Amino acid sequence: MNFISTRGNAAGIGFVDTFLMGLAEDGGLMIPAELPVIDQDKMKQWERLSYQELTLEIFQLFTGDEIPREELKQLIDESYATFRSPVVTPLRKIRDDLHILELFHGPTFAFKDVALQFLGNLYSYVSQRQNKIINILGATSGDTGAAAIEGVRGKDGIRICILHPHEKVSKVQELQMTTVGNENVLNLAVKGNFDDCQRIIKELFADLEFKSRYHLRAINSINFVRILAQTVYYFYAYLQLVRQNPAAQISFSVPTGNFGNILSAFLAKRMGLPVHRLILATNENNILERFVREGVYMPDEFRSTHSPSMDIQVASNFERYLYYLVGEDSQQVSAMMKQFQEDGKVVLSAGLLAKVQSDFQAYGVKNDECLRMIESYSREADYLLDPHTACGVAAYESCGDKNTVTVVLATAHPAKFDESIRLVGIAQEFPADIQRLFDKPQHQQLVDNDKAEIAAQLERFFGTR
Ligand SMILES: N[C@@H](CCOP(=O)(O)O)C(=O)O
Repeated sequence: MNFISTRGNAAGIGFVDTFLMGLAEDGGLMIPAELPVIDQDKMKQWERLSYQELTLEIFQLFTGDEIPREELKQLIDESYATFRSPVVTPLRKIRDDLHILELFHGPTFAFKDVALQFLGNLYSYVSQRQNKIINILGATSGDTGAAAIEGVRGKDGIRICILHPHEKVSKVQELQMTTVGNENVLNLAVKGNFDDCQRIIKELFADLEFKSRYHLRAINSINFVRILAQTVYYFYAYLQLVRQNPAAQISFSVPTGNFGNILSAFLAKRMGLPVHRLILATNENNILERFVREGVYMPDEFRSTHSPSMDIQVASNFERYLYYLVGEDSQQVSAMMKQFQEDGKVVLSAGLLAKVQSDFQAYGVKNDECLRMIESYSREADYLLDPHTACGVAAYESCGDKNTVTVVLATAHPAKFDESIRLVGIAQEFPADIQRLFDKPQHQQLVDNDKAEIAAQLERFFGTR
């Protein structure tokens, strides 16, 4: 397996180098030169595998012999030993037509743990094997930051700096990131929004001299390994459901901000997973919904919503999808991304729009609708949705196929978003691991929305060795 850039100027790169590279050196995103295709016989053999065993099978298709199977197995086993559920990502049946895939049983109560527990261990493994310094730089709208920090805090040879938008994450998200006392962690609270944080780190990654001077590594979904780790739960959920009902047609409704989670589903489908429909659920920051509806990708005014992790306008992984949309033509991707940089938008032809609409259905959930969904599912189904999952359910209710089975991805535990849950008059009890955060001191530095100021902070933090 080798990897290339969506913009065509990096090719023949192995798995470990792709992992370390993060953003491709030509500004594009790394993807496999060719996706493996899994046939139905193989899928049948996978039906009874545990989550860990399935992860091993899928990863081996991409790592080849770069990581010996036994070592890969150990990394995977260690990563999922931290989960509170023995099956890692349990499915809850709400009705015959609706299941919830609970992805929040990891240490920070969000789906990001599924990939980031593994990435933390993989960074450690590579650092030891290659005697490499690992300095991680990431941006978060709330969940990635906590999970990334949890994946590497206290680990030798690794330091991590996370940028989050000041006062635009939930209280629990802020506490999860900022109450970590380990010296290898730096939290910068940026006076801006998530798009500002993401833009700044991408500019720093694109400055190749700065990137190599400070050995910068990526933890966000610009890193292909994040996407790969997230494909596993689509296979796992699908295989569990078809074991019970071999004739079932299965769709997924995916709360989407940075387009990483739903891109993993899209790639799983391209690898042969027989997904019926992919529903893209957004909040009032509905750039992706407008893209699917109108074929125009153009940021709009930023809005703070009840689902802050999805308060994103410019979605990182959009470029990876574009690559497949235009028939794996990197020149066309480069031209479209140039158009986006110059005109602030990408406009599709009618033919491409039809293709997008056959890949996805999309729905943007209004703030009040999100709360209504939380209230009605709590009352009628006795299930407490977090606001992001509520967007996934609302999207299913609005455009799903009720004669088939839809799996809504539960991307976070409701306790992470108590501010929103309280608005519908529900008082929840916090899990002990969340409750204890309120008694801890916080460590973070407030910085301006300014690349030079942030670069100076990084020089101080990463430059001391
Ligand atoms: N919603 C994310 C934003 C960053 O996305 P990523 O998938 O690229 O890490 C968050 O919670 O931080």
